[in-house]
Amino acid sequence: MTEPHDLVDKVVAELPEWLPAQRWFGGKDRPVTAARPLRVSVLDADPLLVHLVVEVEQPDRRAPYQLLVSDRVENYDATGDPELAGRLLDLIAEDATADGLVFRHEPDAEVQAGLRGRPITSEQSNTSLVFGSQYILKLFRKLTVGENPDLVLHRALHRVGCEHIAQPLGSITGELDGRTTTVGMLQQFLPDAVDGWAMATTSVRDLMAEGDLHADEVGGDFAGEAQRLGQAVAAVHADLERALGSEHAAADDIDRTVRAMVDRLDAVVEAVPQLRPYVPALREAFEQARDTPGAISIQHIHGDLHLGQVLRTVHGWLLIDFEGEPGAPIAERTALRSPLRDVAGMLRSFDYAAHQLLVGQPEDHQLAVRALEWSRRNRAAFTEGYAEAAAPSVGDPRGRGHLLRAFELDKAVYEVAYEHANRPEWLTVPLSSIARITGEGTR
Ligand SMILES: Nc1ncnc2c1ncn2[C@@H]1O[C@H](COP(=O)(O)OP(=O)(O)O)[C@@H](O)[C@H]1O
Ligand SMILES: O=P(O)(O)O[C@H]1O[C@H](CO)[C@@H](O[C@H]2O[C@H](CO)[C@@H](O)[C@H](O)[C@H]2O)[C@H](O)[C@H]1O
Repeated sequence: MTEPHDLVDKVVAELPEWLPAQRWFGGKDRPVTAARPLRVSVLDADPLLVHLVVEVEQPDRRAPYQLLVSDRVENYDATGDPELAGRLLDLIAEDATADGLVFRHEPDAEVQAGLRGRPITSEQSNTSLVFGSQYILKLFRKLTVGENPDLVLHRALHRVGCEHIAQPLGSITGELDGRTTTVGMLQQFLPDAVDGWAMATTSVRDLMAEGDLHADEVGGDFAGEAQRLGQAVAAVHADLERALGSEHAAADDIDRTVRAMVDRLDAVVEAVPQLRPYVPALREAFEQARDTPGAISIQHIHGDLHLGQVLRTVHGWLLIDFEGEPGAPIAERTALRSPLRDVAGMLRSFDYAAHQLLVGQPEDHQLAVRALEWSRRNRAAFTEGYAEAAAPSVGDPRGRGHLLRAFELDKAVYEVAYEHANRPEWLTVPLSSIARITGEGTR
């Protein structure tokens, strides 16, 4: 029988090669230079199941990552083994504490044990395991010391009866740097859900397949859904405000926001020189955010809202994954911010959905026109829906043009960094949007 420390040694030795091959690994832009265990919890002895937090070192950064490993799995990653994954659910159902790792169900939830877990296969930053048709357990791969905002915001929204989230059902926590740290979140699984990205890109494909018809004439028109999605996002913002409050941004908050956008731009342009021609126009757009009339309300927001973070169920749209941008520092992700950032994130996503089908394709003017048409129609419908349901503190986004534009461009700069690190072939999507929005390229 393998001893836990022998398994840990073997796993850690393989990490520099193994980690960069994992979709969820957020540091693919640099080599892994070292890895060392920070905490080890033996969850089961036979078969051996070990929960491991490792510190991953890369040039100029280090971060804790979570692994679930077993000697009975070939590459040691136990998240792919249905029975071993099922142990995590059992431990949550039992409210167990195992070798320092604390498994709890939410006080108002009952969790059924004895189900096998299977990982979902979509592209993502974490690993999510689905149990039967009831539960989904997200294991946060890159750990944030302290409570994860995904869990904190889900709990707050559930408390005020928000209709647009999946119910939080449980958590897994452990000590890291002396603080209780969320490593997993169990939620209600919606088996009938389709994500917004799949629906939107299907609609774009329908439009592109039609030679003559316009976006409002083809069967797969998405504008009605986009409008309802706008209403759902506004309702979640109103619920977050109700649960956790809001403030008026002070002059130095706005200063800080502009400075942060400029700093991010400076950092990203270092890594991605293709962004350089747009720097003056981007800086100007960020500075113009100061010209927004009236008070700007700030509150807890989603922070990384896009079409892949919304699920269409038979009961309407749900928002998932309130973790914020995986690459951003935790202080920024948990800060009070303008809800218009989420609106901007979704507007970017409509642009992505419209243009991603053109990636790697030969130039086709007709298809490019179609993509723009789809994007404009659905962005307008989403904004309309948002305005219909917006809380008075936020109001109609269309009255906040400078701020919204700055947030959209800031998000596109983030996407440039994200695509550069994760999907270089997609880099043209945010770059061409920046060219279009700033007027520094073809429209
Ligand atoms: N409650 C849920 N019901 C059904 N599917 C879900 C649920 N939560 C997440 N998913 C699916 O899992 C995917 C990844 O979830 P997400 O929270 O976005 O993880 P990540 O942080 O890794 O991006 C989503 O795109 C969605 O397809
Ligand atoms: O879902 P995550 O929290 O892991 O978010 C990261 O990955 C997203 C891609 O999966 C990325 O989103 C970008 O690509 C989407 C299409 O795949 C598009 O809908 C988004 O608008 C675009 O930002 C997201 O930025 C990143 O944080």
